[in-house]
Amino acid sequence: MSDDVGYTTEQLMELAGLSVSNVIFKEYNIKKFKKILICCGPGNNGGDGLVSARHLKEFGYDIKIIYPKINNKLLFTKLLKLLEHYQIPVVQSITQEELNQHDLIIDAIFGFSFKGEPRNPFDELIRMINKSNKAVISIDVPSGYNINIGDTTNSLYVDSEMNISLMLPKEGLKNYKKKHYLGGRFLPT
Ligand SMILES: NC(=O)C1=CN([C@@H]2O[C@H](COP(=O)(O)OP(=O)(O)OC[C@H]3O[C@@H](n4cnc5c(N)ncnc54)[C@H](OP(=O)(O)O)[C@@H]3O)[C@@H](O)[C@H]2O)[C@@H](O)CC1
Ligand SMILES: [K+]
Repeated sequence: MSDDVGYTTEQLMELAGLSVSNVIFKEYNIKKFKKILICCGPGNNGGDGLVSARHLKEFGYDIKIIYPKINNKLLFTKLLKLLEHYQIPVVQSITQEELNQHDLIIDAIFGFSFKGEPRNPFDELIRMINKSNKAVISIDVPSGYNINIGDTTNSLYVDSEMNISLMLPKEGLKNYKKKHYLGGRFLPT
């Protein structure tokens, strides 16, 4: 999709992460929601989370990343290197107690390429997020949602209070009733 108009994935991901960060800054007062945990999956949705981390840190939030399955493509290696410079901690596992210490959780686990039911270790992470009783927001789609038909087929998905769709809301969010932003309208229509 991006290649058709001349954008690179890297450029779109940067715009996506910045859009997400702008929405969070607007919606979640930094004094009340200082500590943010970003949960990143193995694909580009996780990449959006890695980018958001930098921008949110620039806005003044304290950021930690949980990234259980590292993507070895160059794009992700570069994003992780940047995070080192920003001194943003990246861990590969987390306990419920550690997760609960955050004020806001960002779900960047799966986006539009998710299929089936969430597999290990993401199933457990999603359960922990849902158990936390913290504010949770999803990037592009609540992870675990069936992207075409919504949450009706999966028993396990991130029960977030807000979704930030990127570029276009996906079909599966047609009946989404919670707070819903459209971020990153970065392709000409
Ligand atoms: N192109 C664009 O316009 C832009 C797209 N952007 C962003 O990219 C997102 C789409 O990214 P994406 O295509 O990389 O896939 P994504 O949804 O992150 O996940 C795929 C990964 O999940 C895994 N996986 C799948 N099912 C699984 C399961 N049941 N249980 C466990 N794992 C499972 C799968 O692993 P595999 O099945 O291959 O082993 C693969 O590694 C999109 O939603 C938006 O946020 C923006 O960055 C900028 C502009
Ligand atoms: K997501």
